[in-house]
Amino acid sequence: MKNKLIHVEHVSKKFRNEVALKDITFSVHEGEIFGFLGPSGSGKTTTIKILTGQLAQSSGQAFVLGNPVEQINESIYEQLGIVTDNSGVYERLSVYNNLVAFAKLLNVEKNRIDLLLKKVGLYEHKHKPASKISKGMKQRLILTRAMLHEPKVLFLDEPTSGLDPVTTEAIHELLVKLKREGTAIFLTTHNMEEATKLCDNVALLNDGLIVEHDTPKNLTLKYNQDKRYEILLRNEKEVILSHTPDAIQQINQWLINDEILTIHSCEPNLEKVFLEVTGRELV
Ligand SMILES: Nc1ncnc2c1ncn2[C@@H]1O[C@H](COP(=O)(O)OP(=O)(O)OP(=O)(O)O)[C@@H](O)[C@H]1O
Repeated sequence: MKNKLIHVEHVSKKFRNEVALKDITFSVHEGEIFGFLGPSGSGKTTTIKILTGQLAQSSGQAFVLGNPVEQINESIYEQLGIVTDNSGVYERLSVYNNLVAFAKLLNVEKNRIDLLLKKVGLYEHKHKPASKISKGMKQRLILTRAMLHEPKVLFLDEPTSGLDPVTTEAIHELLVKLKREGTAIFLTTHNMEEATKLCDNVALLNDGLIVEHDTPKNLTLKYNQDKRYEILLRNEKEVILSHTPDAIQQINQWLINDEILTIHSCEPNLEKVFLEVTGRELV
């Protein structure tokens, strides 16, 4: 059984007039990418803040690397990587020196810096001051810094929002590599395609409540009530058929006659699942 690197049990968080998290429970194991999905204001950042010791929960218990979050200290921080909106960089230092400063603190070999810079497409910008790089580049720099020391647990708040598809793909590759090496990755995203592709498990969060929690595949199958098939025939006709005895007979006949060019089942994507569970869009 893999180790639970994050464990959250019945955690609630109340701000003065508002309940931001309502009795949430989940775990993230080593080598797992866990997606925490919810619309704006649903409690994603609050959860990351609690798990990184920046905010105290009102009730319940949470553990990171086996330690209660109330006891997170420097030695635990060294095993975490955190990317959030307020992760800053040294504006006056170059991209490269930002990473050197961090590498020194955490005893990381310098040659890993160039390797990662190449991966995230920042290598040719390494001598630019951080104050002069674009927002997307800064985001990549922050992400690189969070991955530099191969943390055991990585918290990523919307890591690829606003990035181009090529960089997004490069970052996904890096995340999968870290996962294979055993890192537990806690990822918040609005991007359902990203979640489906990367996450082993996802929790859907609505108004501070986890309304679903499973693998992306199980969720899309669970909400695939009206089974349908999208078929392209040799005569270039496209048809969508529901899963009825008549339709199955028809499909069989087409298969026997070799009349089908393509056939796809039409499960809902995570976005549709979210809409069905909560009645609201994931924006
Ligand atoms: N410091 C605070 N004081 C009072 N209310 C807060 C505070 N921080 C968050 N909240 C409230 O808690 C709820 C959850 O906020 P949170 O930032 O966790 O949402 P989120 O899911 O991360 O949203 P987004 O996707 O927009 O970043 C919101 O209603 C927010 O207004």
